[in-house]
Amino acid sequence: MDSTMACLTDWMTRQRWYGGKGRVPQLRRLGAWGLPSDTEGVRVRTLLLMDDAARPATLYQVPVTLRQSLLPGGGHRLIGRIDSGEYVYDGPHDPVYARALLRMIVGEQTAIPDAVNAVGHSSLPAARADNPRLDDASMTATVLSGEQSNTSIIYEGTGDRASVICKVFRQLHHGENPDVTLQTALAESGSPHVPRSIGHITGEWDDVGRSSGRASGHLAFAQEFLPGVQDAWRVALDAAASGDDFSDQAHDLGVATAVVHSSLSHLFPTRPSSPGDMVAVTMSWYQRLAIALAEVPEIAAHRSEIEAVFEAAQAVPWPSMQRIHGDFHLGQVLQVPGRGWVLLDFEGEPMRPMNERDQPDLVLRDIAGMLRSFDYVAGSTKADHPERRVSDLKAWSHDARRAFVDGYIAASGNDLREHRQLLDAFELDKAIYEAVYETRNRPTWAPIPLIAIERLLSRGRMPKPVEVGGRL
Ligand SMILES: Nc1ncnc2c1ncn2[C@@H]1O[C@H](COP(=O)(O)OP(=O)(O)O)[C@@H](O)[C@H]1O
Ligand SMILES: O=P(O)(O)O[C@H]1O[C@H](CO)[C@@H](O[C@H]2O[C@H](CO)[C@@H](O)[C@H](O)[C@H]2O)[C@H](O)[C@H]1O
Repeated sequence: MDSTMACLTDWMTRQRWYGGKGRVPQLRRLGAWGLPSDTEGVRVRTLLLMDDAARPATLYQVPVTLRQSLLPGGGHRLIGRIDSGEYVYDGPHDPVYARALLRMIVGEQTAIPDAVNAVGHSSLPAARADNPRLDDASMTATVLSGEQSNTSIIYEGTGDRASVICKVFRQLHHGENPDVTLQTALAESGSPHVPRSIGHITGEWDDVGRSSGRASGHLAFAQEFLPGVQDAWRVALDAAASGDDFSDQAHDLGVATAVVHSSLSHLFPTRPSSPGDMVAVTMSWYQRLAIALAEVPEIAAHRSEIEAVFEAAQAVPWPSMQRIHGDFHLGQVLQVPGRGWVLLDFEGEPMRPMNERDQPDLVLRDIAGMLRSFDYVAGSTKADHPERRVSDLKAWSHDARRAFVDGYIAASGNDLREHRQLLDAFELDKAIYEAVYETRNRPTWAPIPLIAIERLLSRGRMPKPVEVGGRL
């Protein structure tokens, strides 16, 4: 192993975006792409590293800078020192990388290839494609902190300079990333419910599993940054903690969700559900259940009951298929004054194969995701504020869930209550996904979906949270 790979192996296990928590990565370098640096003694490279220790093997995008001398103030972002004597830094935290990345998108540059090709694409009107106010060297670049699957850099300037957020996708997959295609199409159609698109990067790399020997996909996505706003998760947590009713906001969120679904149904193809669609969706439920059975011991006791819910859902008529958000929860929505709810992150669930995520799906998946999120607010509030009464939190979650569904039905005319069994199955499937997600990433949160699974099975109906073992 060369010295770069050696220092990355240890460092990657500590990164939030590394999917194989508790496992030592087995890294294989597929190639890299380089960008021109505006600073002497600093090289900018993005490595594509296959982790063969994962099942299935997972491809990661790892931007680094290689510096001949230390980055002032960058101590905690230093990954290591390699045989050439250069210091390797976590790219997004190095201003030289951040500037090069935005310049590539806005200027539609082609990267320096090393078995990987990468090209920038701007979504800005031609007259603004070389707008110096966007990639101006005086913009500050800050990496967004927190619980993200990807790494986002926020660029802020002074005066009338636009603020931009650029997301670097960490796990790469062959195929179009819906985060880019759906949000860009919605923004270009004039939807107020998504941020404006600035541009993106596409790439191509070796893939022996494909007949062409090459795979291609999106590497990064830049969009308008909405400063000083809160996401719905934070707004809802504050409301639940202080006992404030959230019904009006949840109702408006239901309306916004219906409007976005309607826009997506006009911008992308729709089709009636076919027997093949039913097989594909239910197979993915059983596959996720199999993963959960292997990774989350508590699920085993519920296996036959879970399968019964999935079977019941296959016996009822299915509504038509269309493009959806795919990983809808309160953390994916911003409350923007004067504009209402703005939806983000149309990437779909990061643990789901991309070839499933870029297909038409049932809107019920998004509804179920948001219903689960209201339950998460109640579960997390109980954990953070043990003094809050369980019955109050149950009522808070119940009211928010009902208002969200009512708002959706009012705006869409789609009576979700007619699809109750299917919606129950999607909610159960989402809770199973979450049990795996939390076990891998935030084990102390695993009880939230696990308790929900018990509740969904014991009641078979939602939205009616019940107390299990003194917790929500
Ligand atoms: N356009 C934006 N304006 C303001 N904040 C944003 C914007 N895009 C993302 N964010 C913030 O970044 C967080 C993570 O973004 P998201 O797209 O969900 O990333 P990930 O795919 O890594 O989960 C969001 O919850 C939100 O707080
Ligand atoms: O990283 P993403 O935003 O793409 O989504 C993943 O991480 C989410 C957690 O940050 C996870 O969502 C779960 O936790 C939320 C609270 O933090 C809660 O509101 C959601 O209902 C719950 O699913 C999401 O499932 C995962 O894909």
